[in-house]
Amino acid sequence: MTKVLESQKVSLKGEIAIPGDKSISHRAVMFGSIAEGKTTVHNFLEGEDCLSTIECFRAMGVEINRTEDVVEINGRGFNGLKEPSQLLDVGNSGTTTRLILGLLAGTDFHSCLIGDDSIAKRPMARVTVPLRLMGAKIDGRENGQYTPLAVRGHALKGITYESPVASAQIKSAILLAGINAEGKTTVKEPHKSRDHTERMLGAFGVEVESDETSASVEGGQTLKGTTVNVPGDISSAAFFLVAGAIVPNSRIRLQNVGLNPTRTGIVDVLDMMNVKYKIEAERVESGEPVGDFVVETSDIKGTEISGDLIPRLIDEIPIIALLATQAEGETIIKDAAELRVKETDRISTVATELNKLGADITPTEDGMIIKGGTPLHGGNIDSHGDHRIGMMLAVASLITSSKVELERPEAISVSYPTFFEHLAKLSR
Ligand SMILES: O=C(O)C1=C[C@@H](OP(=O)(O)O)[C@@H](O)[C@H](O)C1
Ligand SMILES: C=C(OP(=O)(O)O)C(=O)O
Repeated sequence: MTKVLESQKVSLKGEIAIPGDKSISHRAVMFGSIAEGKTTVHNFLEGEDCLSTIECFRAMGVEINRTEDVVEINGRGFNGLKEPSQLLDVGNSGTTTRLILGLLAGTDFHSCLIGDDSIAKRPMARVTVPLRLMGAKIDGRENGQYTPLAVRGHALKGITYESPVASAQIKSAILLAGINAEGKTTVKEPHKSRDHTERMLGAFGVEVESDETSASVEGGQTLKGTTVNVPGDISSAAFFLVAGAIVPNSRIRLQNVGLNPTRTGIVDVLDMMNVKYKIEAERVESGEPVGDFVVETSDIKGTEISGDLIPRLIDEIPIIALLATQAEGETIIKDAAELRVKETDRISTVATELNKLGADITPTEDGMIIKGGTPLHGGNIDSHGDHRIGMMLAVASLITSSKVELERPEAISVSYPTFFEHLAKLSR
């Protein structure tokens, strides 16, 4: 599919409610499925990735009912999961693949995970290696490095694992396996990654010990069903935060945005780059801080983004790169080699596609150097099947001098199915 995005010459005004957080929606379904009793999830993200998670648990016999953005899960406990008679299809979702592996490892049955062409290229040894240290029997392409992956459920024992990368998917897979293992499981990481697993396990009645760079659980704990109110996804809000800052004469309000400090690296960058914004109506919902953003057209400045800021904004780097093309001065992004193993190699896809529109981005091994102040022109560009690249390019089209043709815009439904509706609502 190709979507023609006319050079809009619009300003952005008005307000939208940001859809539910993808990381939290996945976890609510997973934890509800292994909990005892009913779990109700409000403001569930109806993105394709989260729907893949629902289908995987349905295939393991869990009753899950969905009416618009409310999901009800009738959990029968971890031992209530049944051996699936079909392949578990994770679609495009790395979070589904890695977190589910942690659960499947400790079952008493056989299961097989498969996903799309992008998932087949994403590294899985980062979870199969530590899970095997716990006793897991996992096999797969290239000795368990890539999907399809087959799991023969097995008794697990707790470990202390030092992860070489700051990754919430690695941490969560090990902690979820740890709940069903004998003894204590601890995960240490070089920088703190998002802590939704730790927070939500607490809400489901599991004791988790955590500090700046480690988290531990004792095995043998039971989850109890609960109610989860999913905050809006700051990673989705990021596209409109940048759109509001770069489109002339704009002022928009983004309601209900999650402000978990392990996710607010983008807010630090708004400050560093001189973006005019306010956070209002701050509150806490289901153990997660939430607020509304007001953002307006700004005189942006280049900056340097590196170190422990990276895991706090990893999914926002494509849209931050677009912001940097409109800044005064250069922006340097480093320590972000993880971008190379996302849905696409995001260092390469960001640079290739934005440079087609007139940006000046030099990819480096672990990031990029973005020359600011480059006006953008029209052209034919491609999401490469990556939702975040697709949305970043659609925001870029708001400031191009002529029309943009975007290939594979359908990828956007992975995390933000109402993205184009929201963009139309704000465009004046
Ligand atoms: O745990 C999660 O929900 C996620 C963790 C991050 O991945 P890594 O754990 O690979 O850094 C992030 O990029 C992904 O979109 C969602
Ligand atoms: C990397 C992402 O997700 P996942 O790892 O779940 O595919 C993302 O949403 O940008």
